Amino acid sequence: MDSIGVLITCPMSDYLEQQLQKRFNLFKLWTHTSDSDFLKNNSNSIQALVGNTKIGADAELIDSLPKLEIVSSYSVGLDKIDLRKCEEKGIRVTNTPDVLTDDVADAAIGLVLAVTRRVCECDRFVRSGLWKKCDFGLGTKFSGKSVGIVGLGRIGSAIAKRAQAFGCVISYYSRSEKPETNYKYYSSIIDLAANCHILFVACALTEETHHIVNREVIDALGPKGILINIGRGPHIDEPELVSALLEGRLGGAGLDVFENEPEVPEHLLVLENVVLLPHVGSDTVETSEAMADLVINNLEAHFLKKPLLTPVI
Ligand SMILES: O=CC(=O)O
Repeated sequence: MDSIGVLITCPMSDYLEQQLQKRFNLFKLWTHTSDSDFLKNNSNSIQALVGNTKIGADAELIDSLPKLEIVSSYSVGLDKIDLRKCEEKGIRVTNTPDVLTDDVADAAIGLVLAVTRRVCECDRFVRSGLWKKCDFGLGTKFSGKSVGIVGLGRIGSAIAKRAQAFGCVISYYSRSEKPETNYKYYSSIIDLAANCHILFVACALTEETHHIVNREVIDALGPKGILINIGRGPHIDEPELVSALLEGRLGGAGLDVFENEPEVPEHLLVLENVVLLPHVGSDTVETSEAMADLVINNLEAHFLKKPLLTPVI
């Protein structure tokens, strides 16, 4: 397979690059000073593309690669891939579901504990020496709280399972009710938000879920409510979130994702009731290797004309 040209769009994992390099003719887009010159000279050699949550495969990139057969995404989310364009052109698409579910759900629980028990604030308090001068104060209990989950797919279900172990009462919003669960279903996200303390956003980003958490949802969650987002930044209307936090209309937030990553609204940087992560939900050594293996196994299956492991298209 070493004559097959594979283009990787940006740095993702050293292991992935090494393994791709061993098997294919690997092109690294970011190592070339001009994308357009690179594509002019090499577009006919590229049959596969590996993208991620930062740089996927937009219509322009897809159109510039006439021999492209497959996009294998190093992510579960597909919002950075123009799926319509791929479908139109008969380009196969794969992603990395399942292998990252536990890590993302763990990160969601980590965020809610960090916000409710004020873990980062506590850490700053000890490091600054303030503990020698006064007591820290109280946090908020997480165990037993009512939890609402937006999107009860693989990750949403894994969050529910974990929250259940904390004695939380689970309810959810999704496009349709899931007959296989006993969790309470709300057909309106506003009703869900009004009836829970903690709202987790865990759905895929699509045109329908863009800004699914808007001012009305935030106000329904209320001044004691906590919003956790491990989905995508654009699920939340970020300026509305910031003003709700500044005005005390929302109790707190734990965010792994932002609307314009890596930009984070400045107001969030100074709020104590907010915990911010740099989009690392699935970033563990174990999972990044499993994701890389899945990317490679999908590429190999495609070029050996075998069934894809995790096909999207
Ligand atoms: O955000 C992470 C992913 O989509 O894999």
